[in-house]
Amino acid sequence: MADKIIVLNLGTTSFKCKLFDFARGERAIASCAVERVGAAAPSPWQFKASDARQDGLAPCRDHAAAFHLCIGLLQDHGLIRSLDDLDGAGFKTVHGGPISGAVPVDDAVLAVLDEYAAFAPAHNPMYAALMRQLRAKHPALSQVACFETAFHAGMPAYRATYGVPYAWMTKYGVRRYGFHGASHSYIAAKLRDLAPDARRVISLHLGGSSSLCAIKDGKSIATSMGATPQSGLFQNNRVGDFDLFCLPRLVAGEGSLDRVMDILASASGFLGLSGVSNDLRDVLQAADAGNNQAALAFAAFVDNCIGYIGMFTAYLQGLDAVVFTGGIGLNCAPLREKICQHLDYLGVAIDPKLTTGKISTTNSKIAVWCLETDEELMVARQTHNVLGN
Ligand SMILES: Nc1ncnc2c1ncn2[C@@H]1O[C@H](COP(=O)(O)OP(=O)(O)O)[C@@H](O)[C@H]1O
Ligand SMILES: CC(=O)OP(=O)(O)O
Ligand SMILES: [Mg+2]
Repeated sequence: MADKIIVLNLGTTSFKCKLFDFARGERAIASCAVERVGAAAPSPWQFKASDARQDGLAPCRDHAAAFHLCIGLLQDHGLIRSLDDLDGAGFKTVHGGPISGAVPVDDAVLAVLDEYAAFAPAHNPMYAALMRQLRAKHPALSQVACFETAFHAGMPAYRATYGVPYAWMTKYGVRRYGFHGASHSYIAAKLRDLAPDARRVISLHLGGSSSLCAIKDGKSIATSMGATPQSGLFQNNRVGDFDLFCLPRLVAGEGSLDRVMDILASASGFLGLSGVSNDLRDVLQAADAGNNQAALAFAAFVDNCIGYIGMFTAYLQGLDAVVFTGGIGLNCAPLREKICQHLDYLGVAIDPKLTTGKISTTNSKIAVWCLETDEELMVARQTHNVLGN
């Protein structure tokens, strides 16, 4: 039996890892989360196990440093001696082009991560680097890549296409894939337990990267991210939806296409618009202190969410429930309030005193939930299955 599994979730602003022992059930036996990875200041981290909880600050300029910090904490607490003690490592991988779902990591998977790095520059390279590093140091550790695009694979073909030459779909893989599948599928399943009558659901996974998903009867029928996770809503430092015909003028002004692409992929989103930070907490603090650019960034993000909710309500032909999750969705009450105030036209009303679970009032026509996601559990289950259990 391959029961001891570590799950590695390399988020654009965070690093999360959970340790599972399926012989003892599906509950993670330990978790470690590092925030603000890549920031100049030390990153806050939190470690939890059944009998321990510890918080701290550590320099984590990249995901490799965050990974070492978490492995060190698991060792300090006596939960692992080495990664060689484990049966498998599951990765919450992002863009596998034609490969989706959970597959053992082999040369073909590493090659596809490299091939699609241009589509997911903030994600694929760091996953491929960690997989290669673990392969070299722990060759006996089975690695499984869980590509999140699988959850959206059933969306109608007409919703997954762009108005481009048809041949580009097969030649270059240009179509809507959608991401955050681990989170949206967890929310879909959780809501089926909590509210089985809610057949038409919009899940807002808002965090370092953000996407919305329209879920009908537990399945994704639409999502805001497209061919790449730079699309849909704008992200912490990445562009979101954008008018491509600005490019020639931008290239002329900034000097090269590489430079423009780099700015769109790392100095845009909340960071570029606000001029303050890629972290919404800092943006809101600046807005409260009177920074107009920061206030505009927040208002634009809220407005984007409202627009997608309207579009997805049309796709779903009505709406039974809205779920907020992800670092922003779960923790940012002002954002939930602004969005829900606007949804008054649908009969949405939330109780501002409520911050977790069902946050709508009893007379709200649509239920609104604020739920913690568990992407690592979804990846752990898939990894456990792939490893032959
Ligand atoms: N109280 C809060 N208000 C606004 N944003 C918050 C709050 N707490 C956390 N966040 C945001 O959540 C983000 C992290 O969310 P997470 O889903 O873990 O992202 P990722 O997986 O992309 O790294 C951070 O960028 C931070 O800005
Ligand atoms: C697309 C995705 O998974 O983004 P993030 O890792 O930032 O949550
Ligand atoms: Mg994430």
